[in-house]
Amino acid sequence: MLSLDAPVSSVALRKSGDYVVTLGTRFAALKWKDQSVTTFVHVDKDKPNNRFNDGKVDPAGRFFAGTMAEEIRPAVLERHQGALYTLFPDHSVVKHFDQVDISNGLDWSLDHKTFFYIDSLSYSVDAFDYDLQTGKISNRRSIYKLEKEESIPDGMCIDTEGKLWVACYDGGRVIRLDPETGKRIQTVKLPVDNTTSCCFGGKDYSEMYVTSACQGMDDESFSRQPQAGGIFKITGLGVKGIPPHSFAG
Ligand SMILES: O=C(O)[C@H](O)[C@@H](O)[C@H](O)[C@H](O)CO
Ligand SMILES: [Zn+2]
Repeated sequence: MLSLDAPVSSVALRKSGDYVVTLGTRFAALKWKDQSVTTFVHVDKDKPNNRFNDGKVDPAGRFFAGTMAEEIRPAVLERHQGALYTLFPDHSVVKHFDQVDISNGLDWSLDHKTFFYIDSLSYSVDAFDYDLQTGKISNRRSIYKLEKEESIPDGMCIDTEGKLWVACYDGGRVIRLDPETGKRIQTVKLPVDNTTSCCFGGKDYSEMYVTSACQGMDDESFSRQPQAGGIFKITGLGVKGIPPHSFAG
């Protein structure tokens, strides 16, 4: 076990072995064997109430992650405090944009020409044109607006058919979206309301893992949803995920 002085909001593999993490408002290298954490870069230095949230490595080995203000309670926070960043393999950092509420799920299309992104409180899944050569994003547009019962979009991943899976916080489900048509094509409900993220794993990435939260729940709702805070495995979906990319720095 390794105890750290700030919340770890995302973890990615590193080509050289070990991991890169977002920790508080820092991008850092984590060496499990040495039990060490080394900061690459500190972001949002003028915003002491901020922290990183979700992050993922792009197909060229760059680490994307976004920030948010610390929540007063789930989904309640000072708005527009977050930003989306990239940590490049040379350990430089670029801010893509700010004014983010809750920087959340992200992934890339299978042809690497589109970047998908969720700012949770926009209740939207957005797409950008993606330049894999430079890591630049442009031409933001919404590809799906969540329906009322789907509540808040949170974590996201892509499958081998190029369809997006989005965990719905307070919606108790993951939904599968077709980014081409902007339509929802599948809903899988879970026995907890606060589903937070999803990814594929297991044999050939044929199983889906879904995380959930129990933060902010009172005794009554916890007794109704005793599995809140657990991680679920969904089998038999009939669709697979893709292996994660490793940070190239
Ligand atoms: O996991 C996250 O993305 C955030 O850290 C959480 O705070 C919740 O998911 C959020 O409240 C729902 O939008
Ligand atoms: Zn999230």
